[in-house]
Amino acid sequence: MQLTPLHIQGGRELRGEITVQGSKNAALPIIVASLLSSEKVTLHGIPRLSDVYTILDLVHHIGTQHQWVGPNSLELHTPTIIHTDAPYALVNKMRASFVVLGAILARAGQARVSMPGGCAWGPRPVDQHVKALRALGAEISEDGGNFHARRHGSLNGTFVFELLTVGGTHNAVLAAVLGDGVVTLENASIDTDVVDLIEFLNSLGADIQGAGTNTLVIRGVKQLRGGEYTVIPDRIEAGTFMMLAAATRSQLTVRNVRPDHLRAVSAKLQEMGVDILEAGNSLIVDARQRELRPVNVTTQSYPGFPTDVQPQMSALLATVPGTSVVQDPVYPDRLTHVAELHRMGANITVSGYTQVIQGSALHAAPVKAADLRAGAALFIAGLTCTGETIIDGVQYLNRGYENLAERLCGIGAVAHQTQLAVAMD
Ligand SMILES: CC(=O)N[C@H]1[C@@H](OP(=O)(O)OP(=O)(O)OC[C@H]2O[C@@H](n3ccc(=O)[nH]c3=O)[C@H](O)[C@@H]2O)O[C@H](CO)[C@@H](O)[C@@H]1O
Ligand SMILES: C=C(OP(=O)(O)O)C(=O)O
Repeated sequence: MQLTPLHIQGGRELRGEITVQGSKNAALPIIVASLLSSEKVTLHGIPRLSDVYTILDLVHHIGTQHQWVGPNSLELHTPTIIHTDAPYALVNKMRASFVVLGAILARAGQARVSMPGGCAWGPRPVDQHVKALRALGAEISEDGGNFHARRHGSLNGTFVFELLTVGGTHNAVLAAVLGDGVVTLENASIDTDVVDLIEFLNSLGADIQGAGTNTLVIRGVKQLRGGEYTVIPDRIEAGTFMMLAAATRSQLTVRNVRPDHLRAVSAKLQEMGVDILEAGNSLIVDARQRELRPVNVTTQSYPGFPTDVQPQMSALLATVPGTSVVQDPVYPDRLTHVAELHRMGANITVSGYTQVIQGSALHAAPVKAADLRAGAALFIAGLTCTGETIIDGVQYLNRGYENLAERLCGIGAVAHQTQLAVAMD
């Protein structure tokens, strides 16, 4: 697909309702998890994103047939594993693809998977994925940028993660589901996307205890059946739209959210003076005529403030008079938005993983997204200022936000993007 930049005319108050899609970062491992069953699996709430098309290409290579059976519903069927490898060309585009290592190993006993790609703001190691699988009995070797994994019998034993890792927990869970071993994972991630993967697997007959706690016990089962499952709403997309409402000093109703997944984001916005009203599965975010206050934000693993909303929060704080401090120890190099926000007049100084932000009005400028959430920061910034902001690097935005320009227009923004050729099925 050839993409043109996203054009934004900002400086308008936004209003109305915007509906959040299903979680990208839950959908991707769940699509991979469907490899563990030889029966049909139907998934609802699957966002139509380039990352989803990429993972579908990857599981297709491994042996999955898929068809869309609704706008966001997908039927997947993997009667047999055809290829046990995940080649570089299919894995390098995105981080989540690395969890095929655990899934192929579980179903086929061996796997060869290239090192992952994804948003590349700095090093993103996979040592914990590999250590976990080794500790549970898999043999893993590495050469030429590929990991070769093999198991003799079922995975068994206990592994204590050295740090909280979402993808590492996904990989170890997937690897341990089939067989007759018992695996205990300690210091496992309690991220919503981990809980959703486990709930999906259990709905197909897996036996995983402890979802949402730091200790997971996985008793292997002989096989998984087919089933139907709805993916949780995307808390990162919801957080992005909440930042957008605050930055444009607007009122937006953000629909299809799990308010309990957004406590840290809501609390920070409330500390700034934004009103947030919970109404069932919607959040009404009201920043109209508010003098917002600067705040300090530090990212943490869930349930802390998400690193995936850090660039958007930084864009918002760049518009709030006073001094704010944003720290991202989860991903210390996640700063590609800073130089682009400077083009729009933002006053941000960086030292290590700390941004010191002196807020003021921004101005429109041509900018370029170098990764997904940096792109989100830029469209938020662009919508705060009069004049036209042209955002290049739209392929990153398409990794995480479905029909972005159209949905922004639905809440009163002026945004357009011409897709020169669309080839996605
Ligand atoms: C596809 C997907 O779901 N991506 C999300 C996932 O990425 P991902 O699963 O890659 O992130 P992790 O939770 O694994 O990373 C958390 C921290 O652990 C470190 N680490 C991780 C694994 C490892 O083997 N060794 C290691 O040192 C990382 O460098 C990082 O500092 O969670 C991140 C943290 O919420 C999000 O920003 C990503 O959007
Ligand atoms: C960084 C992200 O994705 P990935 O881990 O796939 O790069 C994200 O969703 O913000």
